[in-house]
Amino acid sequence: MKLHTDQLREALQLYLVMGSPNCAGADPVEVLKAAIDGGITMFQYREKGAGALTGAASLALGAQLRELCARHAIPFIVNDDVGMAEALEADGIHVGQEDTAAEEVRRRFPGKIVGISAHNLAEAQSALAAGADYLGVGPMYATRTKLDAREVQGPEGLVRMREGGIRLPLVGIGGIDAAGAAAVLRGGADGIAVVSAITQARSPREAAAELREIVNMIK
Ligand SMILES: Cc1ncc(COP(=O)(O)OP(=O)(O)O)c(N)n1
Ligand SMILES: Cc1ncsc1CCOP(=O)(O)O
Ligand SMILES: [Mg+2]
Repeated sequence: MKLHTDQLREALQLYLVMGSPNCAGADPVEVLKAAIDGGITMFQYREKGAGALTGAASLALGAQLRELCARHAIPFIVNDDVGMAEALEADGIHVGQEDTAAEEVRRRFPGKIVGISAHNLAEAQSALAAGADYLGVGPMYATRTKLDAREVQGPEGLVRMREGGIRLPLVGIGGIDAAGAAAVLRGGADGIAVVSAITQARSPREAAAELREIVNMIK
């Protein structure tokens, strides 16, 4: 499914990013089911970090998560790996500054959602020129999930992009939990992308529902 800009803004409202290393031993399929019950609006399969599955095992988990998203009409995005996105018939792909160039992604994966990470206004402008559909902006706050994350920019990073004329759908990412979500949305984000606030919660369903309530209050 390729979404129009307004549909994409809506889909980005509560964006779960996750792979098996984020689930603290719980079954990622069960974590995703609970998060969907709680009200997530978009999902990114990011099988990365210590203990991450590789090859056929990663693809097999991706296929289960993809199927679950399809059943609930949740857009399914693959992190980094264009081949996996093709194999899983994903709705899109998210690439960072060090990943496959957006132009190459578009060529290999036409008609799909392309998200690009941007850490400042200059990167946001180049991502826009390269044809991004949305930008992932962060880290908003300190994160323990991505060890090679760039310097924290806070919600002010979003404000700078909006003031610099970036109108593209934006999602904040990095260390966002129920306490920090509102500032990110008020800074100009269309949504929040979270990993640990949902996957490491005692109840991923309740954590997602609480974040969704905050989004609904502000959007
Ligand atoms: C929604 C969203 N925003 C940013 C990122 C980070 O992407 P990247 O900088 O390529 O880092 P990795 O996730 O690949 O480690 C993201 N994945 N999703
Ligand atoms: C993938 C990614 N990109 C920037 S920060 C981050 C990790 C966010 O994880 P958490 O929500 O647990 O801080
Ligand atoms: Mg990447």
